[in-house]
Amino acid sequence: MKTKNLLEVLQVKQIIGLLPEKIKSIQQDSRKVEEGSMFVCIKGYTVDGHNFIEEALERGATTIVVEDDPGIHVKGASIILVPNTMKALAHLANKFYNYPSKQMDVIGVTGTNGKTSVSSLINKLLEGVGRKTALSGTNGMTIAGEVTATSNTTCDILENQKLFSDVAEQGAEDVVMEVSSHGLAQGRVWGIDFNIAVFTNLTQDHLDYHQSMEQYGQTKGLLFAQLGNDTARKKFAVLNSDDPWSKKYEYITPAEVVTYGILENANFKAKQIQYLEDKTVFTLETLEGEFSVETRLLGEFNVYNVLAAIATLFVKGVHVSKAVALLRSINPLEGRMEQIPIDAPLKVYLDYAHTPDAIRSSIASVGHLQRNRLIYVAGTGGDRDKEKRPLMAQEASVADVVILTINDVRNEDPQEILRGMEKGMQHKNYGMLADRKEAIEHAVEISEPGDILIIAGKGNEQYQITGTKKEHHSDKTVVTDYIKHKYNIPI
Ligand SMILES: CC(=O)N[C@H]1[C@@H](OP(=O)(O)OP(=O)(O)OC[C@H]2O[C@@H](n3ccc(=O)[nH]c3=O)[C@H](O)[C@@H]2O)O[C@H](CO)[C@@H](O)[C@@H]1O[C@H](C)C(=O)N[C@@H](C)C(=O)N[C@H](CCC(=O)O)C(=O)O
Ligand SMILES: Nc1ncnc2c1ncn2[C@@H]1O[C@H](COP(=O)(O)OP(=O)(O)OP(=O)(O)O)[C@@H](O)[C@H]1O
Repeated sequence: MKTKNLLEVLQVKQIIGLLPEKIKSIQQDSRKVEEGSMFVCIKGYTVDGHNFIEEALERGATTIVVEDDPGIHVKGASIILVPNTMKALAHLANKFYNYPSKQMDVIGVTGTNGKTSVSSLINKLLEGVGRKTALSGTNGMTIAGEVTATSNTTCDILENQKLFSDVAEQGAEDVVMEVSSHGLAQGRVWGIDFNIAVFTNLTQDHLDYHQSMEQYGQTKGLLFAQLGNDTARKKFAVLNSDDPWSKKYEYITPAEVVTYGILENANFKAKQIQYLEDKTVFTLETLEGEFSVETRLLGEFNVYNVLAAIATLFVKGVHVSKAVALLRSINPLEGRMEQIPIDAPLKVYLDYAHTPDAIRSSIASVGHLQRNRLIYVAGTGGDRDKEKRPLMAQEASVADVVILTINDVRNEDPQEILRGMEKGMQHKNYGMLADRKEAIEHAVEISEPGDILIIAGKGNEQYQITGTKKEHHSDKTVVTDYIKHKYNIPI
């Protein structure tokens, strides 16, 4: 792209040196810089991108965008001084990739729990009505079954614009996107023109990063404020009326609000809910009348997720009856209270619960099932929110037997992590095993016919992080293999 055109979007304080005629690519990571790149220096949590200017120049950068004057003059390259490089990057990336979010409908889903579940549901329903969609989140960017792995649940500004541009080129009409609180706090979604913002819930998590629930809640609110004042496109906030934070988000968003819930008044309200062995059935009260809903997704938390998805489809112009009909054929999501299909005398579920509220939800979702004992494997991650650890164990204590373990130890002392959780245990019927494989095998070993076993923390993730090393691990494989061994099931 011509440098002159690209720079039209920037508020430039000073340009030092001669500008190149064209910019071949924009990079915020010096290690990705190539000949003709523009390198934008971002001040991060770990390091300051300004420290890598020389490396970027050596690799062929012809333009360096800075907010601190590095005091160097380099022949053949120019330095562009701006007030804030992160904001500059949002403008530059948008312009460079031709404003891809304006070419599609963008639906952002935020909340402590349920982002992956709700965005996947919305995506499947949209596909069901014939829309070409892309799904961005914890599982990468997916379009037409093709997955591009991403570095974060919510990618950085540059990666987002590049991926959006790729899927727009492939004909995507909608992008459904998980928006994490880290992503919002770090401005990773600056420059994305959202049409719909969906809120699931706000409960304790990530306080290592956000410091307080107040700050965490305010950060989530940025998505609703970011719906902006552009009235040329229809904008909606889809809010959970049973979560008190929704009132605040309703106040701060300029968009139209549609609500869903079970307890409070809502535009989409579930009543007469029946939790059955293999399905959930309820009556849905809506702006378009009453509907009978049947879904294979189990538990109350999934009723909320289904309501959020149907309300989103409604504001996209899809008749409720159509969404309700499509919902019948949607299977439970991998690793989200996913039942392991195995011919064993007990029920086994994999779940991704790694917050106190998600643990509560996962246990509640099997509350209606006949059982002997409930055995719960609860895990938490190292180098992450320590305050939630005892609260997780407290919620897990509702189970008859609890095995405390670790999801990804990262750089922490494993025993310290376990002791953190142990403080919250409410009864003595528990064990602690730092090795996740051993913990799962132990849970199976002590199981008896008629028990329910929930293995929570990693869902369908296929790895474990020790230090900075990512190694293959699958809860599903570990539990399936050991059940076959224990219950003599032929392979
Ligand atoms: C704490 C945190 O969120 N960190 C994020 C942050 O990293 P950072 O600020 O430390 O970046 P940095 O390493 O200091 O680098 C600063 C700048 O220098 C550049 N650099 C760096 C090194 C070098 O050699 N050359 C170079 O140019 C970097 O490219 C960057 O532009 O910015 C990076 C780019 O956007 C993120 O990838 C990174 O996420 C880390 C990996 C992470 O683990 N984040 C988690 C907590 C997170 O964000 N999780 C949420 C999901 C949470 C949920 O489940 O709800 C997510 O959205 O993924
Ligand atoms: N609406 C909900 N309310 C409470 N708990 C939920 C809800 N939806 C899902 N959960 C629980 O949270 C777990 C994680 O669900 P999901 O992956 O959809 O959330 P997420 O917000 O994407 O999580 P993360 O940000 O950590 O990737 C599920 O396995 C389930 O135990």
